[in-house]
Amino acid sequence: MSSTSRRADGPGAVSMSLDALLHASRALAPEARLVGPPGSGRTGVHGVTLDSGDVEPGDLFAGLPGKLRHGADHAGEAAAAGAVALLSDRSVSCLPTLVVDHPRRVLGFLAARLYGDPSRALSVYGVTGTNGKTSTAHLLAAGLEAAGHRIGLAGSLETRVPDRSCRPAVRTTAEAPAVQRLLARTRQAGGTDAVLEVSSHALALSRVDGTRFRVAVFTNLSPDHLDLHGDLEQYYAAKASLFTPDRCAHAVVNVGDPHGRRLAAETRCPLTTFTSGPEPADWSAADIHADVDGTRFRLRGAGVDREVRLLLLGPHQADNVVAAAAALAAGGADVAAALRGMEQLASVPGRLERVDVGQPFLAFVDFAHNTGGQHRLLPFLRSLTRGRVIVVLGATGERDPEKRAALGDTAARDADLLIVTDESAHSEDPAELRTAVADGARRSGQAEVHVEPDRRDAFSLAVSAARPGDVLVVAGRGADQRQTSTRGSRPFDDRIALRAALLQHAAPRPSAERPPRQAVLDTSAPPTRDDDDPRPTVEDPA
Ligand SMILES: CC(=O)N[C@H]1[C@@H](OP(=O)(O)OP(=O)(O)OC[C@H]2O[C@@H](n3ccc(=O)[nH]c3=O)[C@H](O)[C@@H]2O)O[C@H](CO)[C@@H](O)[C@@H]1O[C@H](C)C(=O)N[C@@H](C)C(=O)N[C@H](CCC(=O)O)C(=O)O
Ligand SMILES: Nc1ncnc2c1ncn2[C@@H]1O[C@H](COP(=O)(O)OP(=O)(O)OP(=O)(O)O)[C@@H](O)[C@H]1O
Repeated sequence: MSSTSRRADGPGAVSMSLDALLHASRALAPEARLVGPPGSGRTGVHGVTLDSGDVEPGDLFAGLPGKLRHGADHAGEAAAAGAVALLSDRSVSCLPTLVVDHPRRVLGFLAARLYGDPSRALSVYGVTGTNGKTSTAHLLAAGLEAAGHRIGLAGSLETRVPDRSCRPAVRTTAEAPAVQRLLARTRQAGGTDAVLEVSSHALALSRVDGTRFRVAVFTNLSPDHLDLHGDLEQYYAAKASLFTPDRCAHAVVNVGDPHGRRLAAETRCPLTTFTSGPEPADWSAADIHADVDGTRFRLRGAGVDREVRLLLLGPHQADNVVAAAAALAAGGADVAAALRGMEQLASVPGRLERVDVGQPFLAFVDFAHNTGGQHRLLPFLRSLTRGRVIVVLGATGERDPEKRAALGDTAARDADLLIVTDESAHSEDPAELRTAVADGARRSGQAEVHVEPDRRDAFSLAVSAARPGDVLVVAGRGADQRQTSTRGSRPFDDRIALRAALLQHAAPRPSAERPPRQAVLDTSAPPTRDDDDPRPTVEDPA
């Protein structure tokens, strides 16, 4: 491939003939056959993609059956863009085709071969679980870099290779060709390690097939993504599929989580356990103190017994640090140096990120978008105030209809005031999403519930309602950059919009002539706590 590659994550492929790819496919798919004119087997392949819009000359185009369409229907466009062959479950006349029954199951391995099996030349850390993947991955990255490693990183927030600027991620785990290209680029840039967030979608859709993990980490499991998996058992099975000896050399599992205990009992990989609870484990976090200035706890594990002081907020970050430390120990890294790097990590974007313009209450943006995340987030916020907990939330369209009411219900049980607003409804009717969340919230009968469709107005409403000493959180979107609905897609960063609302409605003003608040809710009641002391330090509430 040329150095003018359009792909932002660039070159790195080796050249293979179709015959060699056919041979490699048969190890996984004995039924594999090549359909095409005589001599097709000698065609040289230099790269692979599954998107006709991404084809570069010399590529193998994987035409996959999808939910909406069949990729093979785009083979003509792929050929016009320079694809030299098709991988699919059906043959086409315009390209020699490597025909297999389940092309996704072969794609990752072929991509790995085409990019030189990069995971075998790196220490690859994979992180899976419902919550904590991004935080743990960023802690691992900070730790590895502090210990002198050169790393690649791919997850929900960003993709990066050593010495190159970051790119925003498209999704948590990219499709297999992009995963292999990232690993190849990391290796090419002299990288030693890579950290990958591994979503359950990725496991169900074979996106990390062909990747050999030095260490795989399981954080926790709670209901999410059941639209894809069907039920919790299938969701667990997707996660557990990472922890097999053919995929990972070492499993690092949270035995403080019920599904983690099951996984620890079931995996056949060499195992390291961790917990922030009372269970016996190889690594543990104890005496967790979390407040608005940071999180400290006692970390104990192989050869380590020391206090950790994090800048990151929330007791759940202790779980993520102990996970990262256990993984680094399993991977042979210098844990002491890595911990110093983790302690310096100032924030993970959109994860309990504080927004402060001098207002007399605490305000945060967080990415809790399932009940598991809410169960860790909201008790912590409650611990920060003797005033009220105000939550702004919504539900994303085209995802998990069943979790919408549950999100409202859980938030209403732990909050005092809930403002339900729009997130990205995508093709769905935003009013139906709001109704589902608000109905769930009202069912619990606990918090005061308001519905404000416009997201900016919802922020203003929440800020206007906040009294000194309260805690306000905008939960569910974290650092997402866009809001998408049938009316289009607009840039929307919760952190910027919340700051604007705070500046408009709650920032201290130099003049005594502070304009009256545009209060839509009743803010006349006196604060329920001592304003001078809004943020007590508490024990881990989780
Ligand atoms: C459920 C899911 O993950 N679906 C993925 C799947 O879609 P699909 O099978 O329905 O594809 P399709 O649109 O019918 O198209 C079929 C094939 O034709 C190809 N095609 C299509 C059109 C065209 O012009 N040319 C072309 O080649 C497509 O690349 C695809 O290979 O294959 C597509 C091609 O790669 C993915 O883009 C798509 O991810 C969608 C966009 C998605 O949103 N996935 C999310 C839910 C996701 O993966 N999330 C996880 C977890 C997030 C979390 O933890 O919260 C993630 O890892 O990000
Ligand atoms: N270890 C943990 N246990 C429970 N909840 C957590 C944990 N870590 C983070 N959270 C909560 O989950 C939210 C998402 O965290 P993070 O982005 O690290 O997880 P994730 O698994 O990458 O999520 P996603 O897959 O949706 O990107 C956080 O904002 C926080 O509310």
